[in-house]
Amino acid sequence: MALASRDALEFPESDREFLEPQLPPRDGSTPRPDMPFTTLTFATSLDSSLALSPGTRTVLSGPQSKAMTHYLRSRHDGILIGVGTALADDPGLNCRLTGVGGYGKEGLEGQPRPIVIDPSARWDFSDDSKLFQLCRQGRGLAPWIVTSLPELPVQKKEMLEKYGGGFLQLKMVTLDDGQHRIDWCDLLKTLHINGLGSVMVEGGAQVINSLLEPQSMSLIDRVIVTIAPTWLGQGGVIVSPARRFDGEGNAISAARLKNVRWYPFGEDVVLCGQIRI
Ligand SMILES: NC(=O)C1=CN([C@@H]2O[C@H](COP(=O)(O)OP(=O)(O)OC[C@H]3O[C@@H](n4cnc5c(N)ncnc54)[C@H](O)[C@@H]3O)[C@@H](O)[C@H]2O)C=CC1
Ligand SMILES: Nc1nc(O)c(N)c(N[C@@H]2O[C@H](COP(=O)(O)O)[C@@H](O)[C@H]2O)n1
Repeated sequence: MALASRDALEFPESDREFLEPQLPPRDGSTPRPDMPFTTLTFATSLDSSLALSPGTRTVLSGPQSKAMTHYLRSRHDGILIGVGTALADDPGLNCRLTGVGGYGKEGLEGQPRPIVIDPSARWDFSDDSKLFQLCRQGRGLAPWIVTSLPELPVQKKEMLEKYGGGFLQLKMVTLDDGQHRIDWCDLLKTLHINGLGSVMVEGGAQVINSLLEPQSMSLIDRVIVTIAPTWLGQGGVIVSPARRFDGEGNAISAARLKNVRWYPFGEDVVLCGQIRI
């Protein structure tokens, strides 16, 4: 039995019960046969900010809600971010709960597959990147990179393969401003074909705002948001999907939740719900 490390997190049994109805079913069944159970989850400030400024890593979750997020990581097969988050945070994207693989258990059981949407291969990862350090320590899986390029540069491809990661090439639309747009349905189906029965989308803002657009929001099975009691102030990285309008041209809310539950966690509150279609 591998020893749990001092940085391992605890998420008590008593806190797990309320989350159960929000999580991917343990029997592996999915709401749609060809797609993973998809959870949108992130931590936000009171002014809908994910971070103080683009390119900055900002701690919002307190210790209890952070442990909850790691529990979510243990209950999903994949954890998806955009390249903006990879560049800003150099994230670990593993699960650091006591009792999962690498933290008290042999193997990598309970570790999610990191997935990074990186249309033009901007993420300049190396052996020193946190994610690959964790792979070497047997504490996390190597990432899959989703790109629009037919091939990754050879060096990147070789390094990914060395650690057991890979890349998925998907068609993306290129907008006038040079930004890429993935087809979420296509992406989720591809992840499912590659063996993922559940995926949690963590962010950042561009990823979340695009997933919350009318054509893709119905693909979200659950929303689980940690709200921290702080205003980050202007200039932050904001979650705010594009405006929507009714038939008469009046603005309507972009998205709304139903079946809402609120749970206090330390100083934070965790909001769970489903998208009202
Ligand atoms: N508080 C929290 O829970 C979280 C905070 N963050 C923070 O968010 C910030 C990063 O957010 P953003 O700058 O918005 O970057 P992002 O992580 O959303 O990545 C943006 C990039 O991802 C790609 N991308 C995003 N959506 C796409 C789509 N629909 N189709 C194709 N490609 C797409 C594009 O290359 C785009 O430039 C960081 O500061 C990070 O710390 C990130 C995740 C969670
Ligand atoms: N739940 C949550 N709370 C916060 O306060 C955060 N800043 C984030 N950020 C997300 O978690 C990733 C970092 O993961 P590691 O701790 O490095 O494993 C970061 O990249 C964001 O996706 N999440």
